[in-house]
This record gives sequence, C-alpha cells and structure tokens, in this order.
Amino acid sequence: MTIRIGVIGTGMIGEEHSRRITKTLTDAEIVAVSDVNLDQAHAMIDRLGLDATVYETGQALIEADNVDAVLVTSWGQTHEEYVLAAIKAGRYVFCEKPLATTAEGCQRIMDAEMAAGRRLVQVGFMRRYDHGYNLLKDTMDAGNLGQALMIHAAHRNPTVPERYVTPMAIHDTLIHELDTFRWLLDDEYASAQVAFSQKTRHAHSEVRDPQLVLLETTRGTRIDVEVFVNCQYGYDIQCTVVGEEGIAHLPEPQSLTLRQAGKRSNEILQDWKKRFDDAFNTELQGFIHDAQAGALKGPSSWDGFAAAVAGDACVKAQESGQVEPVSMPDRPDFYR
Ligand SMILES: NC(=O)c1ccc[n+]([C@@H]2O[C@H](COP(=O)([O-])OP(=O)(O)OC[C@H]3O[C@@H](n4cnc5c(N)ncnc54)[C@H](O)[C@@H]3O)[C@@H](O)[C@H]2O)c1
Ligand SMILES: O[C@H]1[C@H](O)[C@@H](O)[C@H](O)[C@@H](O)[C@H]1O
Repeated sequence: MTIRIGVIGTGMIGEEHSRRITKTLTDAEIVAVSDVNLDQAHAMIDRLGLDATVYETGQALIEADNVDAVLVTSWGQTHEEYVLAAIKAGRYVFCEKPLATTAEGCQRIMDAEMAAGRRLVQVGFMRRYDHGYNLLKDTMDAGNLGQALMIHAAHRNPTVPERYVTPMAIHDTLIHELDTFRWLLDDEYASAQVAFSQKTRHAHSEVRDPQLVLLETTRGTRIDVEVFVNCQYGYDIQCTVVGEEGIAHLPEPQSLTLRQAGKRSNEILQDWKKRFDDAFNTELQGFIHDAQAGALKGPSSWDGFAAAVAGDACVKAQESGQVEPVSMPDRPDFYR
C-alpha cells in the first residue's frame, strides 16, 4: 500500500522532504500540503509538479480522509499542536526536530500517544542515520575506545534568519547533539552549563552567538559543544570522542581535493541539505516502510522528550550562567 502523506510547512525542509519522497524514495506520495503562507504551498506544488490538495489549515489536512501520515515541517513552536492533532486523528506523524520546544510539550505528546495505545510519532533526528555517526557508534559499541571520557563537538551554521533568537541555539540547533550524544553513549545527561564568548559582529540583535555548552552525563562523560550559528564560512559539524583506549573523529563529508594556483583545498558545505542528504533518505524511507508495516521503529516521542529535558536545562543555564541539573524521569514501559 502506498502511504499517502500530507505535509504541514512547505519551507526549506518541507520542500526537501517532499522532493525526496516524490523523486527518490518509494512507496509514498504527497497528496496534501498546507502552510500559513498559502502562496508558498502552491508554489511548492508547482515546482515539484505534485498532484496534491492545498489545505488552508494544518488541522484540515490532518483530518482529510485520504491522508495516512503527516509530515510536520513547520516552525518548531508549532509542532506540538500538529502532532497532538495527528495523534487524535490516528495518523502516523513524522515530526521534524524539535518534537516540541519544551519537555512539558513533549510530555503532552507522550501522554496522548500512550493514551492512543500505539506508537504514531517519529522525530526527525536524522544524525542517527548518518554513515559517519554510525561508524563512531559501531566503534564505541565494539569497545574499541574503552570508556568514553569526553566528547568535543562543534555545530556551526554560516548564518541564521532574523527570527532566530538565543534559546533556539538550544532547541533548534543543539537539539541534534542532545539526541546524538545520548544515542552514541547510551547514557543520559546529569547537568548542563552554558558560557557565552564575546559576541560576533555578524549576529543580529536577538541572538547571543557563539556559545559553549558543557554537559555531563550520569556516568561522568564530559561533553563540550561550540554552537556558532553565524560563523560565515559554512555548515560545519564536528565531533571527536576521547576514550580510555583511543580517540575517534567524525569523518568529514567526502569532497574533491583541488590542487590549484599554489593551494590545496576542499569545499566546505553551506547548509544541512547535502551534508545529511543520505541520512534524510534513510530515515524517511524507514518511516514510510514502518508506517506500511504498522510499527514505527525510529526515534520516538521519548527521544524527543529526553532531548527536550536536557534542552530545558540548557536554556535555563543560558539565563542563569550556573550549572543546571538535568533530571530525567524513568522511561515508561510503552517506550522500551
Ligand atoms: N533535521 C534537520 O537538519 C533540519 C533542517 C532544517 C529544518 N529543520 C526543522 O524543520 C522545521 C522547519 O524548518 P525550515 O528550515 O524548513 O524553516 P522554513 O522557515 O524554511 O519553513 C517553515 C515553514 O513553516 C511555515 N509555518 C510556520 N508556522 C506555521 C504554522 N503554524 N502552520 C503551518 N505552516 C507554518 C512557514 O510559513 C514556512 O513556510 C524546523 O522545526 C527546523 O528545526 C530540521
Ligand atoms: O533547522 C536547522 C537544522 O536543524 C540544521 O541542521 C541546524 O544546523 C540549524 O542550526 C537549524 O537551525
């Protein structure tokens, strides 16, 4: 059975995912789209040549009879209401990160999903499907590095839009690392601290940038992440795991080495699209096949919640300048 998908939010990633579902992946089609900016929804349909209905509201799209699954790719603060509505309507839902911008919001989603009695939600934590991160995970799981003592990481974007404000450095950007490191380490966070450097002149007035996030896990692994969202030069994701028996670096994206005019150079990517293209394909194809089979297996609402609990502590730490505890409740049996 082809999974009929409705897309809420036809901006950058809404269009990227719609394109990959239409042109690259199998077993799904886009039948419905919606965006607060209706012109944008129509423009996307035209660009991709889709045979899909444009709905004036996300709610109407979710309730449409011919929609089996919903893709939520609108702005982060709007995700919760759409995911809750999709659960209520019994639709599978793939929600881009963050699941909700606070742990409280994620808790409401888990409560609704548990009440529905089956897993309906997958969160777009695509780094779990990235080849390089899987190489890191495999070597750590095989015990090749011994105990993981520290992780040094950096998350750099060339620029961010005007609507990007300081807490988004956590729930829009760092949220990737918050999920990735608990997955890599199979551990949860115990505390978080944030320190700001001198502000870059390239950041607009509502965002303090760059910043350093220091996390500690329950087993005592220390993690530092530089979040720098106006670095200008490119989209650059770095990760080094320091273990008792060795050190492993996340591979750089493959690129041509050019020797020319007295210089040796490699291109640096400018955004997330190419950097994680393969990972996006694998995660979404998995979602489609799992929805067909009636059993979702990808990152769950619990994973969205766990990242948000740590995210809340980081946002608090941005304001307080103190070390903030992260306290994770027990995982409900439903999510084991
Ligand atoms: N996994 C990743 O690496 C990745 C990459 C990019 C974006 N994202 C996530 O995807 C989401 C969208 O990001 P984007 O970069 O495409 O942003 P964008 O601004 O390009 O697109 C968002 C779209 O949502 C629409 N929108 C806003 N509020 C809405 C509402 N209430 N109802 C319906 N539509 C609404 C906007 O009009 C816009 O067209 C964000 O949550 C972002 O964090 C994830
Ligand atoms: O929505 C985007 C996306 O998730 C990117 O992967 C991240 O680097 C950006 O900081 C974020 O704004």
